[in-house]
Amino acid sequence: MDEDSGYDSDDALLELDGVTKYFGQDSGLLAGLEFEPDQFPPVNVNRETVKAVDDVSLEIQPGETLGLVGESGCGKSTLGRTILRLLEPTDGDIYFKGENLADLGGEELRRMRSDMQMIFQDPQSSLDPRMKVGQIIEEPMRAHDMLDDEGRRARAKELLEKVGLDPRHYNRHPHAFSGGQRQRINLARALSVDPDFVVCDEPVSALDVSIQAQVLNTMESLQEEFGLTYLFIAHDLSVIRHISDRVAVMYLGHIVELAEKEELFENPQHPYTRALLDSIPVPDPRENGVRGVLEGEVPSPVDPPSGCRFRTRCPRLIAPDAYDWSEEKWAQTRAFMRAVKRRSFEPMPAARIEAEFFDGDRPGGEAGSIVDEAIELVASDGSAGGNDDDETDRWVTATDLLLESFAEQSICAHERPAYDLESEHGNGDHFAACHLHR
Ligand SMILES: Nc1ncnc2c1ncn2[C@@H]1O[C@H](COP(=O)(O)OP(=O)(O)OP(=O)(O)O)[C@@H](O)[C@H]1O
Repeated sequence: MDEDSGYDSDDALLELDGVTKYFGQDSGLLAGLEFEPDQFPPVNVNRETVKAVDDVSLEIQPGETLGLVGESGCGKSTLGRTILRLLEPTDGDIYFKGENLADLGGEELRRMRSDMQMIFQDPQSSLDPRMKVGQIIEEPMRAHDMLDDEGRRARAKELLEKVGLDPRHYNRHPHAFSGGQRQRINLARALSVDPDFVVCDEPVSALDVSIQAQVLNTMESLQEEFGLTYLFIAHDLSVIRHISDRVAVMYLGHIVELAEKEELFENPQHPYTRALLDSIPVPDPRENGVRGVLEGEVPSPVDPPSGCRFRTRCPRLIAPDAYDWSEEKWAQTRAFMRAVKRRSFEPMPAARIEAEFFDGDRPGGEAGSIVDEAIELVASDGSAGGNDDDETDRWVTATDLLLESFAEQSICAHERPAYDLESEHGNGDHFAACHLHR
């Protein structure tokens, strides 16, 4: 029991409830203004909103490491910073030791802030080159009025030793240290105010692989010694696998899967997680380094897809109910729809398209008529054929027809998925945001 707050350590240390962070693009005097000569007045106000983190709910238990993984730009850092209230959440609640951070003011918030620290990817830029290592480590203690000069110096030296550095280096400047050592200085600084919770934002990504494991091992022993709880942000799955107890997978501002580490790696249930795991390079000289890659671009967080945000890239998009499909015909149609959208094949006669994508056997019924129409539009001998200028229009028309008739009719486009599954490994909860589990 924490006497100050009444927090019971059997409860979650941190609880996020619908946490959302949008960025407005309208900062600056002329930002967001577009010149439109054909209208009066000839300017448009274009306030684009970047939906960086959207409705994230999860809990972090005391003493655990929750790994947070996802491609660049999916919102990991924004979530970390919002939790620490370095960024103001647009919506949602953040409870730390049972207290809603939004309700805290002044002194209480300051106290809570020392309990929550962050370390960043680039140890070079986050250490002031003019300061000595000792001063750097003492700075947060000074800001929080912790100890006197002598006490701070003693603690800084002790922490240098704890993070695996020589306390005699107290008077050196950061440039005298290697990348791995600088990250250790950062750790000592974060730990100086005796936090309970540390957001680690890609702390080893800038380090050589050989150094990464050493720093991760130090972080693990410090966690044990100081009873720390980590939110560990990384895009590298091998790092996540090394350090995490549970793993949350993020895509375009949403958490799409969350499970205990072994369950997530051995029994991934979201197609996005599977694609990420498949893209881990395999050390096999016969392979070209990458087994499977995620196809297509990540959509813009300004206008993310409805329903499941991964659906526009998902290899397992669910068939719309409106048509009578066999598994095989839907898989073929889905592949054809993707290929037309990406314009990934050269113009060819309709019969060859049918042979290549549908094994010479197009789907029947209403779906078949739509597929026929799309093939006619893009085939080199199609009835809609014309000059080259028309060609782009015809591919766009075919793409729109296929997407509107099929992709946009899928449950994946209409409902945001959220399912709790049975774990096959361990007995923790397994959350998967994928309608394949409906
Ligand atoms: N201050 C800001 N103003 C506007 N947009 C922002 C701001 N900070 C981040 N974004 C946008 O929010 C989205 C999420 O960014 P974020 O840095 O959180 O992702 P990330 O997963 O941490 O990526 P990375 O690993 O590359 O840092 C991106 O589209 C990014 O461009």
